[in-house]
Amino acid sequence: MSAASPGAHKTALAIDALRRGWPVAIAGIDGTLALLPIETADPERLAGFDPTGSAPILLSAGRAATLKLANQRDAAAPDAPVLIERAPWIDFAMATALSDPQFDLSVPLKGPFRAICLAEHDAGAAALRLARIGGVLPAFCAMSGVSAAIELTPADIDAHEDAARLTIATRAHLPVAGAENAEIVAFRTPEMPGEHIALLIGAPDGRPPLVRLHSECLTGDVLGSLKCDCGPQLHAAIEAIEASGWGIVLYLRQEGRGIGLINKLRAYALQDQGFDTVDANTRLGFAVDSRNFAVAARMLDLLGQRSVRLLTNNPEKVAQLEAAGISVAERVPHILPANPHNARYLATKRDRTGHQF
Ligand SMILES: Nc1nc2c(ncn2[C@@H]2O[C@H](COP(=O)(O)OP(=O)(O)OP(=O)(O)O)[C@@H](O)[C@H]2O)c(=O)[nH]1
Ligand SMILES: [Zn+2]
Repeated sequence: MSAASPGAHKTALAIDALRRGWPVAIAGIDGTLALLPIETADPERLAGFDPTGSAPILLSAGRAATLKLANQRDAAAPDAPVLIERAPWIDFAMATALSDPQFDLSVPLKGPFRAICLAEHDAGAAALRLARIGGVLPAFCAMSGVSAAIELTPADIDAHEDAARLTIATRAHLPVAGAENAEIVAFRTPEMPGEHIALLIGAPDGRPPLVRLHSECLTGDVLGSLKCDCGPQLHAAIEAIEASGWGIVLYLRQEGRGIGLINKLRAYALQDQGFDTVDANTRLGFAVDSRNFAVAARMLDLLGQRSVRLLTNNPEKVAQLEAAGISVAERVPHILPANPHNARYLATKRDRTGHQF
């Protein structure tokens, strides 16, 4: 077990609060913001949080650009969160329409909206990060200089996300289809809700292991979704590792490239409207890829592997592992045949996210 961390503990409480629609306060270097998550709140809670109805709405820069408020972003910090002035007609329903792109086509946003200066950049950016980690929409009603029952700092979120706090919880023999001689190893921190998993296949033979970093994809891994290539990539990785003699699949709980299942499914709904995977994430207010592969480096370290052959088409995985001190002796391409449902997704990976095909 890794040592208790008061900061990680507070962050876990804050994530729980966001999911229940309770306010949190974040104290950054340039001030404190009390924040009510729009997605999980309701009109009564909003009125209780902000009785005068004057607290502005905090959105990400990407969401602001989608709402055509890009010209109101801070030119010196175009990726900084945006604060929308709370005009009298921005009630809970309008705040929801500002937050949730599923309403973009059905709710004409009347405006005019006015962005106001966000003094508490540090707290605002941390709030958007916390929303992503908690799997809720990155949009809040925000009040300056006010506290809340749960108060945390950006450093507390760093502590929660610190890969160094990961430890091995247990391990067991696990024969799987495609690799009968396999062992499963489970990792966690005291606060994290999901467990990362390593599947060790075959026996070490002195060469760097063939390694696959697989990010969780419930739709692809479990349901056999044809919209992506995750399921076939997972099974092909097990087969390739078995054939190579030995190696490791790291199954990382980074559903939806780190935005969580519900937000990924929201992105799918936007893809149904014609947006690609990149634009769908931006319209939701998230980065295109929120994953941090330092967690994979930590897992390899705990397994005693400092040099790997990496099965991937994604140069970012190579770069992040190297940056975290794992040597990538070779990148091994991991390309599976396209189907009619995922051809555009794969083309977007090639054309917009730097994957090598
Ligand atoms: N947000 C979002 N996530 C997606 C989407 N499609 C798949 N994912 C997630 O993407 C992750 C898989 O990552 P990919 O980008 O497909 O592949 P990669 O792992 O980066 O690269 P390779 O190693 O080359 O396969 C999983 O967590 C999936 O849940 C999508 O449309 N939107
Ligand atoms: Zn997938």
